[in-house]
Amino acid sequence: MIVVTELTKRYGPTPALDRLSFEVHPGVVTGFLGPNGAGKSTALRIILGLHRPTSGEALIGNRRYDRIRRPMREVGAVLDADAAHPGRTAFHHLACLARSNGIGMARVTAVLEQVGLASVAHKRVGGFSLGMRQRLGIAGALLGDPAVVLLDEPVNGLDAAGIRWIRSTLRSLAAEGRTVLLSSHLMSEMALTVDHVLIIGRGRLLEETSMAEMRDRFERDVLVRSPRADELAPILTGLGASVTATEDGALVAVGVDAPTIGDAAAAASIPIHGLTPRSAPLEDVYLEMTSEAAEYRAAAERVAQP
Ligand SMILES: Nc1ncnc2c1ncn2[C@@H]1O[C@H](COP(=O)(O)OP(=O)(O)OP(=O)(O)O)[C@@H](O)[C@H]1O
Repeated sequence: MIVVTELTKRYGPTPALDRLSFEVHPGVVTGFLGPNGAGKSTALRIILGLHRPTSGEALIGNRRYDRIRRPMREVGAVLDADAAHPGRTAFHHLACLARSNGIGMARVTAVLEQVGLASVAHKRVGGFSLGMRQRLGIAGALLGDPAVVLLDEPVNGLDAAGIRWIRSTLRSLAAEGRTVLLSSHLMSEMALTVDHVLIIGRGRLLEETSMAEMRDRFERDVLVRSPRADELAPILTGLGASVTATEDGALVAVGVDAPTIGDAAAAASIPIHGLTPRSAPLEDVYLEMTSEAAEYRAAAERVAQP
């Protein structure tokens, strides 16, 4: 579990993190989402003891990172897919990491197998694709069999197969009871990958919710198809819905949910051929939530670079 409390980080006059607090729980995949410059990398770096906060604290399993005696055994992280030296082989890279952290060579073979790189274990990293380098980064993070896994933008630049692989890997890590946190600036990348989402902007927590709740909350309307739509429309209006008809004769109801529409139609013996709750695209919702933060950051950058 990760507990971040009132974390503030100042590099200059504008705080990169502004009293940011959140918790990341084991057993679910949590997304850390925010526009460029929101403070995601800064927060991850503080959690990993790479930066000192101006104030506040970040704890992993009740301890600050620098108090953990064998960090790789407690937390695995991928901050940069290109952390491995291109001249080394995948095996050599992981073996060096294992040796310097007191981890046995059996784990090197095991993680290479786990991430699907066993067949290229003795090839140089310089010849690896981005997807392979991401897999190698994840192998490194898993070397110490840690309870907490942190990944900064793991999906960035990957093809569909790579994204699918990351998704299923993160799901199984969470299913094993680990705490999994990954960052992204795109809701579209997160929507299918994470169970829970923390949305930040300008270094502050804007929203914390489950993906399911996020979808429910932004349910927009219900598309209703019925051969007796003209009879159904006034019934729905009577329930307080605002109803419009589409060109092909369907009804679009706002302000009433699908089960209520189904029950009302059944009570009036009106057949229903289709009942589709429709949500605002999550990407739009997210952009709206973070637009102020993104605009603010863009304006600050314009001032900084006239
Ligand atoms: N070492 C640093 N020195 C000065 N300013 C920094 C430093 N690191 C980050 N910042 C600033 O802090 C803010 C937050 O940056 P950060 O990289 O944490 O955001 P991010 O959410 O990870 O963004 P991105 O998606 O672009 O990686 C930005 O305004 C950035 O310019």
